[in-house]
Amino acid sequence: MKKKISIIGVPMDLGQSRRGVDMGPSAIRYAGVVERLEKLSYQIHDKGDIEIGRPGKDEEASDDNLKYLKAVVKANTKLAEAVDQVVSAGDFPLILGGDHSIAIGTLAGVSKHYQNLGVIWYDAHGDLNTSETSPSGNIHGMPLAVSIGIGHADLKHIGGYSPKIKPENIVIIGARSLDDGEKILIREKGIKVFTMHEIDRMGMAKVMEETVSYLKDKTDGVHLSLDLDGLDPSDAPGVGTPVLGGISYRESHLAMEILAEAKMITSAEFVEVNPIIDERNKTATVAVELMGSLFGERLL
Ligand SMILES: NC(=[NH2+])NCCC[C@H](N)C(=O)O
Ligand SMILES: [Mn+2]
Ligand SMILES: [Mn+2]
Repeated sequence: MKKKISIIGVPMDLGQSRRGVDMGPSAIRYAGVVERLEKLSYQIHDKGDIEIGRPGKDEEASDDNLKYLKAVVKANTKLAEAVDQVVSAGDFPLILGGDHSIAIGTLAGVSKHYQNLGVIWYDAHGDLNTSETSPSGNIHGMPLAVSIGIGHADLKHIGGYSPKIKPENIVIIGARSLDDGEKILIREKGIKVFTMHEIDRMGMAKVMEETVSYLKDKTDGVHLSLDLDGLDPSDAPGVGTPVLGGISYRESHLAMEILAEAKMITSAEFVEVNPIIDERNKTATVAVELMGSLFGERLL
């Protein structure tokens, strides 16, 4: 991994229905992300937050079952540019969310720098919905579909190109809540998924080893998109769409440590931290601890 990390906050919560994840970047900074990574002898450049602003009246409309479409497109367009600059400068982009719709902008900014970007989607959900399959109209349930070129044109063309990612370069880890349309897409596109069933059965070590060997030869960079709701709600209560039976705190550390050993991750984002429903900033603190492991922290 590179020795220089640029942090970008995305204080946006319009991709989902519960207010509060817009405060995620503050909570994660407050939990000490900069200090934690500096201790690991990285040079940290906190570039501050993308400006989001309040959504205008016209941006609230969700004609196409796409809530706040215009506002989400606007924010992600800015994010894509900022991330693009970070990668061009040779720094490691670390994005703090914000709801998971911001992965659209992150991937738009990162993927143009790679021939074959891999994506590890650590999440209770597939985020593979479209406006037709989404039960909620929330765009945070759609970013992975958008990134493989499926979804509303305004979302797909953020960054000026589509698709960003090949389905065979994706690994979803921790899935336990998939909508019918998402299941169809996973089968149709042959997306690799380790559900909680596989994690329980094989153990996290094996799941991560298989993930690493699956992506190693065919990718020239790998983005980690970590939705805190991938973890069990008892370890990460401050998320808007919690699902019981998730990945434990310890398994998550192990996963990050195996990724650190593999020296494979070239960009990362930590999303869906909602301080309003959190318990004394627990979820943001877990996020920072996992970043520690991802960037090479060890006890001895
Ligand atoms: N990034 C997330 N937390 N996504 C949750 C998505 C939930 C549900 N599948 C939906 O489309 O509304
Ligand atoms: Mn999720
Ligand atoms: Mn998600």
